[in-house]
Amino acid sequence: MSLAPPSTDGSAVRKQVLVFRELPPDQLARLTAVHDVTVANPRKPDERALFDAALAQAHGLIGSSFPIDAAVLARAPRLQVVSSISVGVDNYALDALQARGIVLCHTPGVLDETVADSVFALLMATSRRLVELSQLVREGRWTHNIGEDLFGSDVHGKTLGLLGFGRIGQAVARRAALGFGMPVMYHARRPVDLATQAPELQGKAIHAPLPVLLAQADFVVAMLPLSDSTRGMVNADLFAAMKPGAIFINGGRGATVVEQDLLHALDHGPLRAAGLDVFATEPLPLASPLRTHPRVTPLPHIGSATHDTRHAMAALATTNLLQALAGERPAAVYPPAHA
Ligand SMILES: NC(=O)C1=CN([C@@H]2O[C@H](COP(=O)(O)OP(=O)(O)OC[C@H]3O[C@@H](n4cnc5c(N)ncnc54)[C@H](O)[C@@H]3O)[C@@H](O)[C@H]2O)C=CC1
Ligand SMILES: O=C(O)C(=O)CO
Repeated sequence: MSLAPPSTDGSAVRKQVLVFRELPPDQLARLTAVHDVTVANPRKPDERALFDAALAQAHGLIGSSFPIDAAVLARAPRLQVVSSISVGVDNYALDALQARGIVLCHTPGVLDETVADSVFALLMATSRRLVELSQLVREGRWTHNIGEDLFGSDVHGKTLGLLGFGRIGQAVARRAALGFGMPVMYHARRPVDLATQAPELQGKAIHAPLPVLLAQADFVVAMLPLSDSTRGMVNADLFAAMKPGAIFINGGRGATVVEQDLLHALDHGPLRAAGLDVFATEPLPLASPLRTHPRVTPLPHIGSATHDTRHAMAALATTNLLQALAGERPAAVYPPAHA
């Protein structure tokens, strides 16, 4: 990792910072107090030229939801640090960053509980058919008591299968196990030592072989990062191994799922329903069948989208950037030192 050297005479060195997604005013003020800042969103056609010009000078980038790929990096010869306002790092050319010694920072931890709330909201909405039944009321179709054809399925006491058991997966597991009495099974790269990392889940969550998890889970929740090893991981084979009537929730990244296979599992079994916060292409194309499928509850990638949490993410990303540009080790570097 190459970090900027501290100034030898003790004075702060102003650097060039490019903000490529809006920052809250208080966080922007922290940056402008110390550095020369350009705000330009490359997704906005009228800001693209400003973005390109600032990129050529930038020592630091901060933002989210825009791919900082090898071609973008090639146009940033002075770059020292990229600070993402997200925990997911799939928008960044990791190899190119590493090859150039550019520090990558992200925002783990501060969004866990909010994202887990969102995932649980999807789980509740799909199982109890909340969106569909609310629509029935709004459209004046509540003219008599609903019949069995519109009943939902229980959540409490049912088995949760988690694909991914990291910070957010564990926050989902706490809600399920401690709040809803749900047995939890998880699949991850390696078992988690619950005694030291999540003692409240001891005896309540188990690391299970994937076929066992898929065969037993009433709810399968994917909370996976997108990487070479997870792209397309949730495919026809996995859907076919799920329990008849299972509900699938994706709160991680859309491209970890083969969407055609998901549609097939909805239309031909075994899935009863799906709740999706993320999609392979975002925003979800109008032509996608997932947008209108009657048993899909789609959301526009809102996992962390509360005022409090988005502010906390922006603050952590700003701190990361300031620390890295000052030659210090940032609070949250990717990959973390222990990885
Ligand atoms: N919908 C939304 O708004 C949000 C989505 N996310 C997504 O959620 C992801 C997870 O976030 P965290 O829990 O903080 O990450 P984390 O790094 O703490 O946990 C990741 C988990 O996935 C597992 N995993 C990774 N590769 C795997 C593989 N090939 N097979 C099986 N398991 C594998 C790891 O073992 C770990 O249990 C983020 O990378 C991001 O993509 C994060 C925040 C908000
Ligand atoms: O942080 C992330 O990775 C998101 O998807 C948005 O919070």
